[in-house]
Amino acid sequence: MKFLKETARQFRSIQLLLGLNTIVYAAAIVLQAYTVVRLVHDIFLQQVSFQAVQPFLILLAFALLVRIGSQYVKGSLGSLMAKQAKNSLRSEMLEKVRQTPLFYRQETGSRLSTLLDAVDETGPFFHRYYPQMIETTGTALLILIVVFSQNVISGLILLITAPFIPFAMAVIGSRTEKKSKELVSELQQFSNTFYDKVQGLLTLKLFQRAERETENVGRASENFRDRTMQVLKVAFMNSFMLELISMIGIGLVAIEVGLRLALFDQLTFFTAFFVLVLAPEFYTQFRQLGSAFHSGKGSAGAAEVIEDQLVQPDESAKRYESKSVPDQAPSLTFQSMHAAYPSADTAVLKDISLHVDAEKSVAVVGPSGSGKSTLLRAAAGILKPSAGDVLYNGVQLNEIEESERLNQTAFVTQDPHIFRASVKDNICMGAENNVSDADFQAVLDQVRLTAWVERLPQKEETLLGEGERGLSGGEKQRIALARALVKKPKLVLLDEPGTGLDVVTESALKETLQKLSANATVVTVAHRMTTVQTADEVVLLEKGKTTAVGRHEQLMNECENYQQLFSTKEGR
Ligand SMILES: Nc1ncnc2c1ncn2[C@@H]1O[C@H](COP(=O)(O)OP(=O)(O)OP(=O)(O)O)[C@@H](O)[C@H]1O
Repeated sequence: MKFLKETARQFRSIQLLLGLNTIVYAAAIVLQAYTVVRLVHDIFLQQVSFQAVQPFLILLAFALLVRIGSQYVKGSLGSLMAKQAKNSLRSEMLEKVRQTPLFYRQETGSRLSTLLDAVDETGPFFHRYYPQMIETTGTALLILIVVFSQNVISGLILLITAPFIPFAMAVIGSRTEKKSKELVSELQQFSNTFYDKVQGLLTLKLFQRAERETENVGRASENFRDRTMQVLKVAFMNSFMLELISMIGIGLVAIEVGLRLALFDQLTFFTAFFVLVLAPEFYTQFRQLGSAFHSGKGSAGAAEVIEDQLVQPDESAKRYESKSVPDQAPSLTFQSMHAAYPSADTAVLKDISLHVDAEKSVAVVGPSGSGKSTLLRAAAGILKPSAGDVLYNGVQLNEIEESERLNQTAFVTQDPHIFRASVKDNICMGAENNVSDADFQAVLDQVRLTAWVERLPQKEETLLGEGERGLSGGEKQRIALARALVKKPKLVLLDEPGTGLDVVTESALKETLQKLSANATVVTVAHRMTTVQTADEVVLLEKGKTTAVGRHEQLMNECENYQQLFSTKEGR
């Protein structure tokens, strides 16, 4: 809960108001107890007239109103603190995500779940537990002082029994925290599964798997419900323990004042009754704290997940020193680099040592699954090497200011994402500055999209993406190439589509590569003969290792595997 308490400390003024509200609330409780006792004493024992007790009736009504009012104020202040705390946690997390090097990205589903659900889970700490903790501390202290002033033995009973309550709360609470942390990670897994299924809904439908997957999602949600019930079971146990301790405490006070009043005549009726009315109020405070504590512990489990995410990038980015990059095409060096995907045990790339000079173009070829796209991901800094390094202009990737490096890099993947935005926005998102109409038109010409755009209902303002106009594979590829062109990159990482390029896209690709190669360092995963023929150097990748490096003609003469690879591609 330390992390949540530190977050709550940011809201000093709300804390101050909660403190003042507690003083008012505690005074109202004592006033209410006093007036009730006074009324009973005066009416039943002293038999005074109605007029004489009227001021006490008014005081009682006043105390009740203040009590209700301060509960309302406590609720409002708690909600305000929860709202502000959640906002602050979310913006802190978004800022961290923004700053986190691409190496340390998480899956979208679990990130969304932390950002939305886990942050929401912290709410009860701020709107219930924290205000209740302030209220219980203040009110219990005032009641204790008043009871001690009236009857020391009753005060001692309260003082001795009270610590059992936090003790029971701590024992049960530690179980709650563990269980609710498990609950949050279960929710994250559930979110990943759900996100994945929603994305692949059409495929599931086409393969008639929708129903079966619905059952799987249903099963996962039932598991989640079972976990929730386990947490609730601990909550019921918590309430039961607190009830028991309170009852024993109140019973002890009742026996003590009863004996001293009736048998030993050591107390007046007024004192005995006053103490007896205050004792339940004392324990009620702890009971309320107990149930709020349970919610608070639930929040603490979620907070650990958030804290992990907020702290983890800081630790992993120790070497992230944000060096600037010069405004020129970089050289790219792989130094004994190994790379593996987090979900797989074995390395996909093994001991890659390769140097690409600035403004040179390298084509990477190899059989399917040899690790060509993985090499591009490592070069783009999306996949962290498990050993060795990738140097950008001689500097390790994670020592460079990422935003500057990415500004210089264009990474064209085989399956580019088209956003729900206009054609123009989808293309110009690649550029750092505004793209002039003339430049935009030139880029459209270059990637052979001019005629296509002309035919669209709203020309370049036509919306594309999810729920809007669909695109062919070739059109998608050409939009991705246009994105790279408007960016005027210094490093181009291009994953050529393996097969099925239409003639128009093929020529757009060829020209784009020529244009980009003029001022940039280019690494292409090549499938086409023209790309390897024009590359300054070709790298053959087999089973994650570089097995041959040289110019195309040289490799065709010297390397049998290379010949085999290209004998089938002749003429493409
Ligand atoms: N996210 C991932 N998690 C685990 N393994 C992966 C992941 N992505 C790719 N792989 C595995 O890494 C290996 C290399 O994949 P990669 O995509 O780099 O091959 P490739 O040479 O580009 O293949 P292709 O020419 O067919 O595109 C493959 O065995 C693939 O199954």
